[in-house]
Amino acid sequence: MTQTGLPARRTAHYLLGQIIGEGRLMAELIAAGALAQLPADDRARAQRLTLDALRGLDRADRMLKPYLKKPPPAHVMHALRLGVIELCSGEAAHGVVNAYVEIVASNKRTQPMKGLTNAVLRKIADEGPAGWAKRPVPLTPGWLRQPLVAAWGRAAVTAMEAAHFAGAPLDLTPKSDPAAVVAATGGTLLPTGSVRLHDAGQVSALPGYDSGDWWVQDAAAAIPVRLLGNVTGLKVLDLCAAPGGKTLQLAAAGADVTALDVSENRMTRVAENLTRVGLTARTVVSDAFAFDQGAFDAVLLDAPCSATGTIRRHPDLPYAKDGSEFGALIDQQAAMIDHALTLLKPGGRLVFCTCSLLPDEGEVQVEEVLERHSGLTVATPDSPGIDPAWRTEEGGLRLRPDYWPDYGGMDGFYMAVLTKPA
Ligand SMILES: C[S@@+](CC[C@H](N)C(=O)[O-])C[C@H]1O[C@@H](n2cnc3c(N)ncnc32)[C@H](O)[C@@H]1O
Repeated sequence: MTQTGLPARRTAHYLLGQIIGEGRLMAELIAAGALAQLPADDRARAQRLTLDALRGLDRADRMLKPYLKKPPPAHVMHALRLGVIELCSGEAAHGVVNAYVEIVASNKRTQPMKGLTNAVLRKIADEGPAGWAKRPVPLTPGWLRQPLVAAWGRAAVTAMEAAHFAGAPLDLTPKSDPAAVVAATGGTLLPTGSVRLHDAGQVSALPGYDSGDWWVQDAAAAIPVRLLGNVTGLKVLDLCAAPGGKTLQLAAAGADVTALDVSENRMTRVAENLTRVGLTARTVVSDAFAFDQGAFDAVLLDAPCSATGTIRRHPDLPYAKDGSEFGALIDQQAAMIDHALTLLKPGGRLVFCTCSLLPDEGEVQVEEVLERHSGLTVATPDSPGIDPAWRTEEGGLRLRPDYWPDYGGMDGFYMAVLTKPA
């Protein structure tokens, strides 16, 4: 970080304002160059600070509340929130307070509130990490918390919130030899075959990156392909393929893979990933609905969804989104399932999955497709390491961030294997 730390803090303050105030996602902001002007260590610092602030936002607001007679303007509130995060993680008070007072003073409208900022942050500094630790786990914003509580109950949502607050370790999918990846990286072999690293650091510096021995993929995201069992020689279509984690798994398992995605940009990443790990697949840039070259043995449909299962790694999501787009996504998922079924040969299998915590994007989709298509059946989801308790009534698999607490959680995911009548 630069000596004063101000550029990284200003950037974090900007990012927080854009995410909470303008509904923009972190990935979108980074792609638009929000970090581009910073040196590498400041970039990492700004990003970490923003993500920590989002994970701890509700707790930071609870700490600030007794010191604020009324909510200040967003520009001040975000500076205070970032100040809380830094002060409560043990940063020296002097530098932190000065930096956020300067950020508040740099805006003409909030300039008169620099005294308040200074006074509040000094009080927070007195409370410090001990004051932070005694506050409850941050709650998910209400628009998302409500449907989650309705679906899973209050206790489960509290456990999910603890997992979201803890963040995510780094999971690798080995190309061929999990034991060799464990030996090279010092990671832990998970029951389902992924390798988990805590405090991994820079991904491209890890052993085996250059030689393409693995790729980054959450352990939960690696399960849908495994549900297909032995795919050697099978003709498999990955219908929403980018950035390609599941395409790589299918290709590594010996399938004859067609990888399709509507986004040309994202498809470039699939091609790059295939090259890095030395695997091949036919790549197609097309809208899934316009693709009609059928007779596949299996189709994998990792459909666009709310991504609410990935909040551990993307804590910006509940603040950038408000759920208003989810209805259209749910309709699109149902239409995609129907289209995917037309691309299967008789007796072929469709794996439908979403990285969502909402039953409307999982369990309900499968219940409804079974009503729409007579003769369609659900195969019991099975592969090494699957806990039978994850299986659902309609025959799918429900994964949640609060599962595997001793290993460090997993992404929220839903998946089911549907078999077309022969
Ligand atoms: C959840 S992501 C897929 C992740 C990918 N399966 C993996 O494991 O790396 C959903 C993908 O669907 C693609 N997509 C969205 N609408 C689509 C459409 N109409 N046709 C094809 N792809 C689409 C998006 O571009 C995005 O890459």
